[in-house]
Amino acid sequence: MRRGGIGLLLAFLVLLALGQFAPDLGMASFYLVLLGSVCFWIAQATSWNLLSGYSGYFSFGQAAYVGVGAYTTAVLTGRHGVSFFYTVPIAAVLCGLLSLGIGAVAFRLGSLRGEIFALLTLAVPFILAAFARINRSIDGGQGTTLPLPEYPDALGSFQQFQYLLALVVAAIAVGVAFVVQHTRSGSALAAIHDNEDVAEVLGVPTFRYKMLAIVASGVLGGVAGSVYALQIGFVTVESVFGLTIPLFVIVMGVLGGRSHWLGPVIGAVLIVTLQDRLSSYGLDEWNAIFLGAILVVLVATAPDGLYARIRARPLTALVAFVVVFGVLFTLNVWGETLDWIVAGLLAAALAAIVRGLRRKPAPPPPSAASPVDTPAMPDEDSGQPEIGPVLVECRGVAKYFGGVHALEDVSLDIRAGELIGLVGPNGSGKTTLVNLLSAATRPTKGTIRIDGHDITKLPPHRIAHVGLARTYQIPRPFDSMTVRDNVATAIMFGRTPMSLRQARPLAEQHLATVALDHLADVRPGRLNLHQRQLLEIARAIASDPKVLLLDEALAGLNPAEIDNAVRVVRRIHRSGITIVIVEHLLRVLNQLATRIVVLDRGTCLADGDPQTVMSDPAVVRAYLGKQAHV
Ligand SMILES: Nc1ncnc2c1ncn2[C@@H]1O[C@H](COP(=O)(O)OP(=O)(O)OP(=O)(O)O)[C@@H](O)[C@H]1O
Repeated sequence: MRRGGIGLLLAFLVLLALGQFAPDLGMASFYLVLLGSVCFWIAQATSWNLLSGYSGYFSFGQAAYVGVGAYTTAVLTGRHGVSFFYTVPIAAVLCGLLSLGIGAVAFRLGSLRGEIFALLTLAVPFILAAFARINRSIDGGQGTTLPLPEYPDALGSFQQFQYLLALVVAAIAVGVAFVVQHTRSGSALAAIHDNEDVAEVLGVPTFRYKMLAIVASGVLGGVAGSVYALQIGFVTVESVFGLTIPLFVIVMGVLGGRSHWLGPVIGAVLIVTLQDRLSSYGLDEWNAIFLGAILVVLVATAPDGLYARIRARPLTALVAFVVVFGVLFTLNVWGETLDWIVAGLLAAALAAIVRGLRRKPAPPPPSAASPVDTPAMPDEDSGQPEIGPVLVECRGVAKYFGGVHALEDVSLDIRAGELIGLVGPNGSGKTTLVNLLSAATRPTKGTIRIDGHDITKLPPHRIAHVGLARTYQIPRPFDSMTVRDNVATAIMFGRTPMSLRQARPLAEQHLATVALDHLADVRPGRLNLHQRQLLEIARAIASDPKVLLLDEALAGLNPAEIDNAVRVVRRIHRSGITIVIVEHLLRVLNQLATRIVVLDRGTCLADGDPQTVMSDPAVVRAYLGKQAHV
């Protein structure tokens, strides 16, 4: 983080000096205008990326912030004589409130996701544009002109002043994106991006982080819009509320890469300079065609964006830039300096992508059918934990899905130190009970208490903090993170909050518990089923739970893998964690469980020690006789 921060600061200082000394360097004012435009788009693309790139909530509403910011400044300065410098914070507050409203509706009322969220955000600038057009005190269809603002002489010419403003706003936006990415917020947003429900269950307060991202995005977009009004001098509804703004920021984000703060910067620099060059050759009409073609090629060849490719082979990209720029500069038979720079940038991008396509294929993922690749785990010597007081208390719990009574009047106590096998035929309600305990769904009737807390109205992330963790029948890792960061994220948002830097070494310890530490640096996509299930378990215990719910964690494993998983579960239990395991394999439950609870058609059929339950005639009739796999 420190190196990136210093680089960012240096780049800002160099660009600042460039603006201040532009006349002394003989730099044409045209270059300052172009740089100012690059800065505006960097700020907008970064603002968009804070929400849409980091959290995956794809927004088409960036124009709402640009429009509100631009009109705030245009109307207040042009019609009411307010100083430009006062209008910028007002624009920030208005856009902050607007984004707060959008977030409250989308995230609180409906928890709208995917295309519905995109449509909602698309509608907002349409409404605001219509409002501005019909309202004479804002625009009335005439457009609004800005007077030249007064500013200190030390800031140089008007072009220098504009450039300085745009640079500062871009630097603030990039600085915010940098800080967000390198703190807990970045990990939370990445987890939301990969799997929001799992993030919430692991203790991430997803609503809070989404609101943070949308408000940061709105405020930055509005401030940049306010400065943009000054750049264009005459604000019209089409220029600020039009579809060009969202389309451009999306293309810039996708082109550069959405998961890193530098992605939108790269995208904005490439697209704005390329556009400028096309315009200078009278090819304005070709702009959209070129941009569209570039986007199609990039989405097909480098969907993770240019930044990831350049980062993987920075030397290749640098050599391509230097060679192409150097040859054009030396020969000087075509174009001017800016053409050569843009040609060099395109060559660098191309080289990074082409080399990326030709790179050696990653070694095949370890096969699920292969013998256990995970080192076998030693059995723990320590004995069974003591049975303690009641930790989980279900009273008269029922869950109905329309006419389906998945659970009916289930009352159950789970004591500290127990390892309970939850069994029952298919459809008997086992997963529903696990979902109720982890607040993935709410009971229709009854109460559930964990460690004395009534959890029936608590959000899932609070339940993680109360001390309950779960795994999923089909593993649901965070695919964009390494195995280590999957576990580290659970630690960061678990019962003892901490930073990513503090959490990473602890994550290694949890991975060692399930013998997965040798795969800490790989992405979950390269793990086989057994390893993915072990990762689920490591991530669940990382949140430091008192109670762990394992939902068919052994499903689909071969006998050697099952034996390994049994050792893992036993080791976790002996470390003092209370476990409820949903499992069809009675041989496994015989080895592990201290108590067995049998569900049948949503009700509790039997509950007791394994021998007594297994020999209960009702259980044999309802379950063992039909479906047990021993
Ligand atoms: N979201 C839902 N909507 C409608 N019905 C549901 C829903 N979830 C579960 N059910 C129904 O509730 C009943 C219990 O399902 P549940 O998945 O809890 O059973 P299970 O014991 O875990 O089964 P399995 O062993 O097959 O996983 C089933 O009849 C199922 O069809």
